[in-house]
Amino acid sequence: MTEILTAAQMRSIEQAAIESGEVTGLELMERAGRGVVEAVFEEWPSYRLSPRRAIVLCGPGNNGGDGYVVARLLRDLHWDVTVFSLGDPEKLPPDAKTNYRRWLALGDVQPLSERAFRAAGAGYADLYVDALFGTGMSRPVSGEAWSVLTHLAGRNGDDYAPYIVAIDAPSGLCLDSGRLLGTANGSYAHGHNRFAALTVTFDSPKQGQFLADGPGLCGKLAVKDIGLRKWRETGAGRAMRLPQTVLVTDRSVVPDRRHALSPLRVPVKSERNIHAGHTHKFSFGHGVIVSGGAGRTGAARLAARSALRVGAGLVSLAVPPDAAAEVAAQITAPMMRAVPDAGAMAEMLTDARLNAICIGPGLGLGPNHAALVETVLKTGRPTVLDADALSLVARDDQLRNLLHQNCVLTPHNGEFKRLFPEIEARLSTPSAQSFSKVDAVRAAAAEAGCTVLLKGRDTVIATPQGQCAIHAAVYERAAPWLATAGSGDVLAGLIAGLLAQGYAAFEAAATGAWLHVECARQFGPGLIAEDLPEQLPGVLRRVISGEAGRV
Ligand SMILES: NC(=O)C1=CN([C@@H]2O[C@H](COP(=O)(O)OP(=O)(O)OC[C@H]3O[C@@H](n4cnc5c(N)ncnc54)[C@H](OP(=O)(O)O)[C@@H]3O)[C@@H](O)[C@H]2O)[C@@H](O)CC1
Ligand SMILES: Nc1ncnc2c1ncn2[C@@H]1O[C@H](COP(=O)(O)OP(=O)(O)O)[C@@H](O)[C@H]1O
Ligand SMILES: [K+]
Repeated sequence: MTEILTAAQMRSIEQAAIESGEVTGLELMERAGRGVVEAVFEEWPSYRLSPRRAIVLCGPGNNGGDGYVVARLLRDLHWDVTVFSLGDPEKLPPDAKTNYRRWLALGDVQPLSERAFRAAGAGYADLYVDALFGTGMSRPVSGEAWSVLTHLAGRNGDDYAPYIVAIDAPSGLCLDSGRLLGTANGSYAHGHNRFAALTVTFDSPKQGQFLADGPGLCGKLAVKDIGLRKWRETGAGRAMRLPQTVLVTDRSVVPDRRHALSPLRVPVKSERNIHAGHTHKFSFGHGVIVSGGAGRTGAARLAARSALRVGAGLVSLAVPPDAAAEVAAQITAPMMRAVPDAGAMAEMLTDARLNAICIGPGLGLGPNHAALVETVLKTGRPTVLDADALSLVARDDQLRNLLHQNCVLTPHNGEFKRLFPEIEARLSTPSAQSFSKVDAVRAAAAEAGCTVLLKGRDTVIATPQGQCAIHAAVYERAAPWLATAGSGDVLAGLIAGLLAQGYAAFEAAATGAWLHVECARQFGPGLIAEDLPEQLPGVLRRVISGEAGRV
């Protein structure tokens, strides 16, 4: 399981390690610098073969300290290294100052300015090390740092990105929210979606490297161990730490005995389950997908097929009579039941074997649809609310009050804004820069009293208790072609299918998000929503054999 940290959590872990007396700040800084050099050689293997030229930009804090270590280590390898410093190096914090002094024995330091940077033959280096600001970045970048970063981001037409390694973050990126803090002049990388080729971070990934603009600006991400695991795992500094946020990765889905605390489980009809005595279709649950009327049934049909493919034993579509012919003509495996109104829905749900429900895709926004949502919520059964069901809940406090802990809300940004306008306002207010999507979804889940999954390239899932997971389709798991009409309906169906098999709400949402992207990756560009459920057999086969992620 990969924990993902805020900047404050990282600082508290580091502080606990240093206070324990088992490691010094200077040792940590040395390991960090070594980690960066190691990652550079892994990214650019040819740099190992012969010394090159590097320009290192060092900031006024410990991120700058890491930069001085990198400069020294490269010089030890006979590189030609030019170092610029922002601010007076004599005012650096102690460990950074020690490394500044060590560097001075090998070379000089020039004050950072755009003019000096360009005069130093800036265009002719093989590597640019951005060590200006990391976890301590506290306000928008301005002055000479802004000018140089803007230049590096390509304002003058140069393309530095393929040669930039950022330590912890492209400087100016908020490691909590993933936003690039802007200034009156705008953010320095405005209009650019890449700043560095590689970002090297320590111990664990940070939220901002997965949320919002972070992944694009970071380029690639390398996480280097600097020996802090013990303090992280024992919850050092917990007092100031929020509940854990985990990154949904292949490892959290594939069974792995070493990760007993993994929040996710292997789907579904594996031999293990069958040996455990689950041999009948009802052992895998019976999902109900509520369909919209004639001409709007496609969304529910997609969800139904996804729920079945992910392993629900049975799936029934609850269909208004006017749409029955349309649905019947287009389905085979899912069953269908005519449900004219809320009374008929209540009647259908008296069957206790119908153990998970999906309502909202293609539903409609009329009073009869609100009554259907009300009926479903009153059963207390595990339920995915998506699309129109979310809009209905957003405008009706009575419905909202019926939400319960077995519900999963799956809004996109627009639906989230309708449901949680105040939280969304904080998220989109530039002044609340460190208020992140993680904070927003946690707050939303607490307010709604159920699991909330806020969709996007960076999908965030949280429970009212504060449990949180980020599932980001970025870096090696990017799947931009998933942004296609109907793909949200598939996600809702996947989650419902997992709920039917007994997954808890949070597990179902996180596993559903992972499978959704895995299906998109397996298919590749050209994907349309119908293709997604058809990828599930291959994806599940790899999950069950423990080979997931090797697309
Ligand atoms: N944590 C760990 O485990 C380890 C951490 N390590 C490294 O330390 C880094 C964290 O170091 P850090 O705390 O000193 O913060 P850092 O990012 O250098 O910035 C603080 C300085 O920048 C200044 N400043 C901020 N924003 C500014 C702005 N916009 N414009 C101008 N100035 C601005 C700020 O000034 P102040 O806000 O105090 O006025 C302060 O002087 C971390 O990213 C990693 O690289 C590793 O060595 C070992 C393990
Ligand atoms: N760039 C992206 N990379 C990966 N997934 C994405 C990206 N953009 C959107 N998605 C996913 O695509 C789905 C779109 O769902 P939604 O907005 O409900 O659309 P629709 O209503 O058309 O189905 C969500 O699961 C979302 O997380
Ligand atoms: K940096």
